[in-house]
Amino acid sequence: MTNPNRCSYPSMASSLLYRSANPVVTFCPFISRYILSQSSVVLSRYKNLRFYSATSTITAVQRYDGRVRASKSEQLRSCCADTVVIAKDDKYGNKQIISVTPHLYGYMLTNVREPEEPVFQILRELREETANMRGSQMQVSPDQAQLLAMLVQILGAERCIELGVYTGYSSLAIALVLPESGHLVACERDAESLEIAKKYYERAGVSNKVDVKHGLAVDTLKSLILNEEACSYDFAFVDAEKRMYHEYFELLLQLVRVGGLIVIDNVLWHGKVANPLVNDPKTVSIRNFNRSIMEDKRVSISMVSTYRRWHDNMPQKVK
Ligand SMILES: C[S@@+](CC[C@H](N)C(=O)[O-])C[C@H]1O[C@@H](n2cnc3c(N)ncnc32)[C@H](O)[C@@H]1O
Repeated sequence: MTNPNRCSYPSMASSLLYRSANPVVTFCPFISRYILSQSSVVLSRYKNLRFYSATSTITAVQRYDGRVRASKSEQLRSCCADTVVIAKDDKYGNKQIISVTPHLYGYMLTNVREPEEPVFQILRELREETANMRGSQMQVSPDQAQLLAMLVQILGAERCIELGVYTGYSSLAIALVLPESGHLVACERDAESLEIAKKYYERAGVSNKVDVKHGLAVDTLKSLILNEEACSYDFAFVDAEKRMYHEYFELLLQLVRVGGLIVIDNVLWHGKVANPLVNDPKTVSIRNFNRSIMEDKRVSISMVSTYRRWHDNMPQKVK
């Protein structure tokens, strides 16, 4: 299983990503398969290319960051003949920041392919089945799932790990784009939600690619290492216990090959990390984790803001 060579030098994937990602395409109608919905910059000064993701909005950061000027005005923008998008513009120094309002987010969701492509309709069905379940707000949003799937494709990933499966939305999105030989280790401690996830892997015809691990994510990662699977994974998505991020990260650094990607969810934690008045254990833990990653010379990092409050706002927009 383990290929020691994979640990010793940067892979082609890392340099390709570096070259094409500086900055990454925001929206490019000419590249039909690979469209990034958020801009990001990937620095590749180091051997390991790691990707570092956030899911809160820039708006939240602005609110708490003293350096940001107050909101200037609400602007009404007509972006095409029959679509009106209201964007709330703010300034950060001389840079303009466009916050993602529900209207703008609704527009973004119209650019998610979940409803159109038959292979992805199963994702919509899963989302709809779990919409009223306890914890459904934890599910990644359709645009985030699309981004994850695309990163897996860009990387040419075959071996992936997900920590925090819930009912399987993000893992299903990943499994659907893995090749037939692909392998996704899906870690979740809650047996009940895992049953739903398994049902959908089955229905989508991807259960042969998904290795479900019921239990604590840390235990699974340690057992993979003991099983001599170090450096054999291409991609990891972390969406489990927030206070364990540092430990997950250290274990994943052993499991993911050089040039692989580790995507970590919720690093802005609803904007709380930027508010010095918020010091609950999860916020402090994520804040400390962000700081340590920033100083960690073993990895290249990029913090990306993606919007996720779609559950409350407009699920009907993606139907
Ligand atoms: C944010 S949800 C994951 C959402 C999922 N990625 C999706 O898109 O549907 C977090 C999940 O992590 C699980 N979890 C929390 N702590 C965990 C741990 N220590 N080990 C394994 N799973 C854990 C929770 O039970 C929950 O289902």
